[in-house]
Amino acid sequence: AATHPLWPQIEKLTMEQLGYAQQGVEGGVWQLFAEEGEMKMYRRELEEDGLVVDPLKAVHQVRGATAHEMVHHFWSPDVRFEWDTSIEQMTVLDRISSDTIIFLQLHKRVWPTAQRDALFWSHVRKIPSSHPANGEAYDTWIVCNQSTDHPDDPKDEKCVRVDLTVCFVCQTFIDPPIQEGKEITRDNLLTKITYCSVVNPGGWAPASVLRAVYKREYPKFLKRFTQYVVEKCESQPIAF
Ligand SMILES: O=S(=O)(CCO)c1ccc(-c2ccc(C3CCCC3)c([C@@H]3C[C@@H]3c3ccccn3)c2)cc1
Repeated sequence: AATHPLWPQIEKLTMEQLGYAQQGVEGGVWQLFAEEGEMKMYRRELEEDGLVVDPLKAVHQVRGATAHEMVHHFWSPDVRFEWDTSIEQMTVLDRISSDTIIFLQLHKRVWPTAQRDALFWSHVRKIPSSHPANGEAYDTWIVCNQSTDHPDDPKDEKCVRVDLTVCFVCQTFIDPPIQEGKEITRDNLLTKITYCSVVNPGGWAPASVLRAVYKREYPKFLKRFTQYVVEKCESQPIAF
């Protein structure tokens, strides 16, 4: 895949998005708009050509699954319909490597807006932890989704194409720190999650409607996804 024409963009954007996700939410730039338990959702109000493209940053922490398990289920096409209730159809247009897939997704219509679809590459990667694994902090994992073109794009005029950049970054901590010779159980797995997204709706939609949709859909989306992974993995051996 390192020879694929998209590879330089994939490499660059993935590392940029990792940096962006790891920036804090201090400084008054981010506005907290939803909070449920450990999950905090922030947005910045931003419009481009009169379209709401509010960047979103969500931070969450979940016990019971690893960063690898979270990120794998976020990336995998095989389980997407099990957790993502926002999509009606999903096609894998291309598998450009074992860790990079090109998706075409038809999203459920959000009344009164026109139906949307998204065509994006999705890349999953492990970022080895800089300091040697001190038995507490494990590797960081990231999925980066970025809108792209593809020759097999059906270009269905009935649909409005959204432009999206999404990253899903996870890191697992063993809590409390493991004692020598003691077994790690799923209850010791504390995974910190940062989800960032910028979705340009691609065509006109009333700002008030979009902001209401974002406020309703994103908290539901992230909560449902993380609960799905914890439940799916609870009886499985831990995959670090
Ligand atoms: O994280 S992902 O990569 C997971 C792969 O599926 C992803 C998440 C969300 C979207 C998405 C696509 C369209 C729309 C809108 C735009 C105008 C009308 C529909 C929205 C709005 C933000 C709201 C939304 C948020 C979450 C879930 C569903 N709806 C979101 C796309 C990809």
